[in-house]
Amino acid sequence: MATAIRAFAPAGPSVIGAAGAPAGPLLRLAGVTKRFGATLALDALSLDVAPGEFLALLGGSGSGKSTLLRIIAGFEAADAGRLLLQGRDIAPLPPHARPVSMVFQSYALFPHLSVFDNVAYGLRRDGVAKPEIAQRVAEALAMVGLTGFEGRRPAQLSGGQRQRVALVRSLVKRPPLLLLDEPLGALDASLRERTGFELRALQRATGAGFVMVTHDQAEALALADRVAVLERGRLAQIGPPRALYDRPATRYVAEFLGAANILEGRLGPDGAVDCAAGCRLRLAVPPGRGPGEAISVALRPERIRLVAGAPPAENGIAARLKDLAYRGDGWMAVVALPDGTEWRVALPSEAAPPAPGEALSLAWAPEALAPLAD
Ligand SMILES: Nc1ncnc2c1ncn2[C@@H]1O[C@H](COP(=O)(O)OP(=O)(O)OP(=O)(O)O)[C@@H](O)[C@H]1O
Repeated sequence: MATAIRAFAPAGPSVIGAAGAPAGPLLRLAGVTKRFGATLALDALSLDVAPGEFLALLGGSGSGKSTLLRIIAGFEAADAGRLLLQGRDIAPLPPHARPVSMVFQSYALFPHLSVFDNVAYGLRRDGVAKPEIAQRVAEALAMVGLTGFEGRRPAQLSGGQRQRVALVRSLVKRPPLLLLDEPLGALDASLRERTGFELRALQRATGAGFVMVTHDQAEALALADRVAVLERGRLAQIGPPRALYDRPATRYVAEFLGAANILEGRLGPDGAVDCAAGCRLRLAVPPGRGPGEAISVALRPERIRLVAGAPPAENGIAARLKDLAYRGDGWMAVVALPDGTEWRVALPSEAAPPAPGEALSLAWAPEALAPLAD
């Protein structure tokens, strides 16, 4: 499908990049708050989405992702805060009047309608002329490699094909903003990855802003321009995937985005950290942190390497291999430190793996240590 994706730039006065389009964010959420009884689902949440940006909303169950998406779509009203799309307050508008489309995890296709009629549905409702509908539906289906499938019903399609119909049905109206609720959630693992690439190609080709809810951290890191991590209705951190992965701000973000070893310690007078597990850390001390203060630091398994001989006195430690899991592209090792703490260490596949019980020397670079705020 990726090769089938052609330029499909949104057109019209309300559209990104169009002459006279307002500068500034595509979507601005300011202080958005939502309560369900005693539950504070969204706690004064603020964030911007840039035109044409792919933003992933990531967070644990109940962190407020779906509520946020539903508020943007208009299925739920916020108790407080502002919701601006291209500078315009959309909070008073009902869902169908917002220049926003939504793709549901269940796809929500009409089972009794053909592929053509499913995709044409919104255009017909908007009173678009017949020849233009025919042209735009044909163009949209070609974009996802589904030319020739016009007459089929959803039940006569594979899961991946249904997902593409749901996607182009939402994009055919050329909304500046598309909301996606776990769009790949119903697909199996191999189709998920392929469809993820296609989703991103489609996003680039259309120029629409995408806001995607996902549970899957790998998917968020792989697809999004920026990832917003939600924690109990608040924004824990937002930024490009690499920045979040390498420099998580908090323990929650570090542990949510893949495996992380968390090191606890106390800052010494020379700026080094004596860590509880028995190692000595040398790192760039964050501004505002002084000697004697407790500090925690995240260290990714891929940033640790095995070294020959004794471990270095700083940024290294002795360990013993407890367990090893093969992952295709390498091994994930579980190692025990002298005090019994367990760490994860990623070992490249080229290396001969150590044997369980073997003594190891570990080392890492100062930049691999990401100080956490909590
Ligand atoms: N209609 C509702 N009535 C009562 N409580 C609700 C309602 N919708 C959501 N909540 C609560 O608000 C909080 C946020 O829910 P939300 O569905 O937004 O989380 P989520 O991050 O999407 O979770 P999940 O990943 O499990 O779908 C949860 O505590 C949830 O129980």
